[in-house]
Amino acid sequence: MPTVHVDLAERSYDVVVENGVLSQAGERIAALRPGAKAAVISDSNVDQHHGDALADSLKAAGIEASRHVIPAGEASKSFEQVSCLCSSLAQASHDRSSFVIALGGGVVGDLAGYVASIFYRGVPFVQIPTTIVAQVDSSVGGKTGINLPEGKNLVGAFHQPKLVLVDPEVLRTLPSREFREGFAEVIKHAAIRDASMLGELAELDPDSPDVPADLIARNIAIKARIVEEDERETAGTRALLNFGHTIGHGIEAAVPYGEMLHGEAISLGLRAALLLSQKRAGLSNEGARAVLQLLEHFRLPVVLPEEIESATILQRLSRDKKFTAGAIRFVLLREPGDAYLADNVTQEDLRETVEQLRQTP
Ligand SMILES: NC(=O)c1ccc[n+]([C@@H]2O[C@H](COP(=O)([O-])OP(=O)(O)OC[C@H]3O[C@@H](n4cnc5c(N)ncnc54)[C@H](O)[C@@H]3O)[C@@H](O)[C@H]2O)c1
Ligand SMILES: O=C(O)C(=O)C[C@@H](O)[C@H](O)[C@H](O)COP(=O)(O)O
Ligand SMILES: [Zn+2]
Repeated sequence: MPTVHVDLAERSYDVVVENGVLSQAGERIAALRPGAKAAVISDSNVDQHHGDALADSLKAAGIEASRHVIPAGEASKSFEQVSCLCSSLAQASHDRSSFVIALGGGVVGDLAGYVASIFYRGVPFVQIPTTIVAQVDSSVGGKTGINLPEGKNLVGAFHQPKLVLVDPEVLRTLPSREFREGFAEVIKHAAIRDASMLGELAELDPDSPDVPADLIARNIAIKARIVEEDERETAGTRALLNFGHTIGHGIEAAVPYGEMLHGEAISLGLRAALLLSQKRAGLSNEGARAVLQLLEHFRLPVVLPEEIESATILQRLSRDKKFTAGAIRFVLLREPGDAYLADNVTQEDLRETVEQLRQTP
């Protein structure tokens, strides 16, 4: 079964993709640092389904672990939860060699990763992602953080994990909506770097949780190669992973956090980015349709709900971290598989595109 290695000099790590690897977590973590303790951070849903399996594996490997459960949902990516978790870790008598283990979706991973980056000025961190979003995207690359009412992910840190354990079998307990939302990020990776994968994705059954481990690993590898090129998003390459996120994040933050799942907002953001790519990057109708049809195949939203106000979306997206000195930098597609960072998108384009999103394709 495949392992994706992320080569970042002294911050390098493996992403092990293997059915059943959750039950090997204890021995694999013990091998990283014998004798270290662990703090498992999970949410109220994931803890119920998979918390005991992880606890058993850690115990069998002799790892003394504490268990910390946050409320499920996007609203938990908050300063309040950071504060609760730091206190709870301190009360559990952890030291600087203790591992923080994130067992959950992207919310748990981003929050636990941020806590790991600041607790005792930084402790080692392991990701065990349990959603598609988390398996192919958020567990890899070291972006951690929380939201503000003003916008998504506005506070955070880069903190790479020491190990990522991806067990496709844990996806079986996901409800349908939470399972399908993750394909927005899978499609994003294929759209920016591997057009041939779009065809493979169209063959998947959106209602079958049996996603081939090999496909997950190859999708992760797309992200891993980009992160290796530009770990801290300073050279422009990593910004490509933000395809669909400028307007997508604007929409996600325009409603109360959690009302729209991240993948759902990104699906809308991807349609917006396709429209802008047709207008400003010469993307063909066929190219745009190939990506759009995949979003529809996974029953992801592609029409902006009437009740979400354009002004709020535009205000939230104005805090996009890709914008510098007031200039709009936007990820566009010349053709599927060929993304670039453009500087010819205008405020008026953004306004028009948000309105176009209200029409059915
Ligand atoms: N750091 C990054 O690079 C990065 C990349 C992509 C997304 N993200 C962030 O990730 C977050 C979204 O992550 P998400 O979509 O995984 O949402 P999530 O973590 O909220 O999970 C979605 C829902 O599924 C439940 N769940 C998770 N795994 C389950 C399982 N195996 N069985 C049953 N229920 C399960 C959760 O409790 C939650 O209710 C957003 O905050 C987004 O900004 C970060
Ligand atoms: O890893 C990255 O880089 C990404 O952009 C991945 C995105 O899917 C993810 O949603 C990320 O959290 C967005 O980061 P941000 O810096 O735009 O907040
Ligand atoms: Zn994302």
